[in-house]
Amino acid sequence: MAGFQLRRSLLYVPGNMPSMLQNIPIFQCDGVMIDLEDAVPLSEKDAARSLVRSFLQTYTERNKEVLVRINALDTKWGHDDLKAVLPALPDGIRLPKADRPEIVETLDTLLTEFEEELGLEIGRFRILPSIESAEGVINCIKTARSTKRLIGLAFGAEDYTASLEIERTKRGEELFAARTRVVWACKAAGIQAIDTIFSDAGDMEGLRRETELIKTLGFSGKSLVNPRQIEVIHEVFAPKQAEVDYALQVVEAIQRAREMGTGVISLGGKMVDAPVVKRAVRVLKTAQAHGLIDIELNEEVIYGQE
Ligand SMILES: CC(=O)SCCNC(=O)CCNC(=O)[C@H](O)C(C)(C)COP(=O)(O)OP(=O)(O)OC[C@H]1O[C@@H](n2cnc3c(N)ncnc32)[C@H](O)[C@@H]1OP(=O)(O)O
Ligand SMILES: O=C([O-])CC(=O)C(=O)O
Ligand SMILES: [Mg+2]
Repeated sequence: MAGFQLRRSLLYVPGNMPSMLQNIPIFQCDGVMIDLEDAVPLSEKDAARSLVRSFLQTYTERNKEVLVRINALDTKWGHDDLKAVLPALPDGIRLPKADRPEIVETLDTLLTEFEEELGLEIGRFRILPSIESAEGVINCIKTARSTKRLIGLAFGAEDYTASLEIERTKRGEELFAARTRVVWACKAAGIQAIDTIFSDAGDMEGLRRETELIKTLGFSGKSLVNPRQIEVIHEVFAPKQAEVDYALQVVEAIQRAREMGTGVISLGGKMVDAPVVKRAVRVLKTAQAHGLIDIELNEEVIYGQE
């Protein structure tokens, strides 16, 4: 069964903080995003760039996905950020303020040039653009299809609410429409949707509620600001035993239905048909990616394809 890469937890680590960078290998998150943008004061932009490059050069036993958030390409730091960090081989670039698809296309072209220069496979460096303004949300459907390098789209609610001239609340009503549009853009393009940070690193219940909400909406994971947030995120994204058991029953039931020559069957009084089966397969793949089950699932048989 084809798997997929878990991206539940992508932790920002400020690029100007050696004590934080050095702990990257021991964090249990799925990925890190070493930040050269808003976590780094203007006076430290140059020093942080060198520090991040040196750190990446020593972090050779990579045990998680490593992205670097560069400064936007229309700032005076963006190009220098790329030049400094790409030879140290991050997996990809988190591109802030991706308001228009052309911004991502420009980065795509630059990455190709760097790959040619460094003798790397074209497409090696991935991109995770941040949708964090009204303009970004309006254009995200095209942005999600702007290059094959995309891991997904990330939503950035701090800058988004600033662009809307509103306050961000913990209930998040003000984010609902934008989050939904980002998820649509990603699902239609076959890429992952990554939700924004929850900035109150002391409020674990608030973090749990927000993570449950965004999981329901279709996000694959969240950006994080603090390592203490990782465990809660992973708990919320882990499929529950009851969900896995039900998914296994659905897959068995549909196979019985096919043997009987029908595409619909009742399971405990509830209808099981093709969309129910698709969702069950998704639960089983997720459980597999979490190491909760180890089974062979033949999707051709499950979906009844010839
Ligand atoms: C809107 C945006 O752009 S968000 C992205 C940019 N922002 C960031 O990257 C912020 C990163 N996070 C942080 O700076 C901090 O976690 C804060 C400010 C959110 C909270 O600060 P604190 O409450 O002081 O953190 P806390 O007390 O939990 O720190 C505990 C330990 O974890 C470390 N730590 C905290 N956050 C991080 C992190 N993101 N990465 C690595 N280590 C971290 C601290 O250095 C500290 O280590 P120590 O015990 O060895 O001294
Ligand atoms: O990626 C994030 O969630 C953090 C960020 O830059 C924003 O919210 O503006
Ligand atoms: Mg931002």
